[in-house]
Amino acid sequence: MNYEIVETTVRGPGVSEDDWDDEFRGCDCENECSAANECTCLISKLDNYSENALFLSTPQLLVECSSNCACSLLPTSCRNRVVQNGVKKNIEIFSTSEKGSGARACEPIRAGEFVCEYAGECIGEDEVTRRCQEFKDQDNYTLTLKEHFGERTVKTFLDPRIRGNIGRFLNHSCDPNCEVVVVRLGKMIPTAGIFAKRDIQIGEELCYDYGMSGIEGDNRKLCHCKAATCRKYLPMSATPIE
Ligand SMILES: C[S@@+](CC[C@H](N)C(=O)[O-])C[C@H]1O[C@@H](n2cnc3c(N)ncnc32)[C@H](O)[C@@H]1O
Repeated sequence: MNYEIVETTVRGPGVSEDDWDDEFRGCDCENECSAANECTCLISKLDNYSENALFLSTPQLLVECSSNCACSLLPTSCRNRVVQNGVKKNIEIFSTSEKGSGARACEPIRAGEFVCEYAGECIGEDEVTRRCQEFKDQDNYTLTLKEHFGERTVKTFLDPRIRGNIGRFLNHSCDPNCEVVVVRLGKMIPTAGIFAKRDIQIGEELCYDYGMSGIEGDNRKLCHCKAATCRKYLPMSATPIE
């Protein structure tokens, strides 16, 4: 469990400074940033978050307001900042019986509440492949965000193995209580926010679905999520960058 703690995603090997620094323009809102007030950061013209910061599903890009926005001078009027405010819920790391370490709730979490970022290094394809070789007998931490823009699929790789936060301890479940949401914190390069999919009780393990498996067969790790709908194996991609 030797890793450096970072509060948010950082630029890692294989991601250029230019790509990393590419930012959205920012809004000119003088009043609350909301769809009703036509905040330009709300790309889909729908609110990303409710007035009490609950995630509302968004069909396109979820862009939070940033230091480029006029509202950064009036931060209390901006309700379009959740992931960037960091972890607010009390969650802890614990030892599970069959999945290594995990994370669990120390207080109730409501459906739609932000749990934590999946913070880590944003790395390039070659580095994903290299790390996969180097750490091949160990837990896998790389989260691949896949976004579809027309015919084009853009992948972003987040790896909290070396630098990360508590998000790296969330295990997989085939019937999860959390979900990963692709969020842009004013930058073109996305980050991953983990939100509660349903109400979560104190002591419940926090899990999300690692995704569909790219390969079939028995040559995969067994899933120990114990859900009634368990798919038996942990999702596994055909290649490290799938
Ligand atoms: C992102 S890490 C999660 C934290 C990890 N358990 C630890 O101790 O650091 C992913 C790894 O956890 C284990 N894991 C996660 N969910 C699991 C599950 N449902 N069943 C079995 N192992 C699981 C697998 O070894 C997987 O490669």
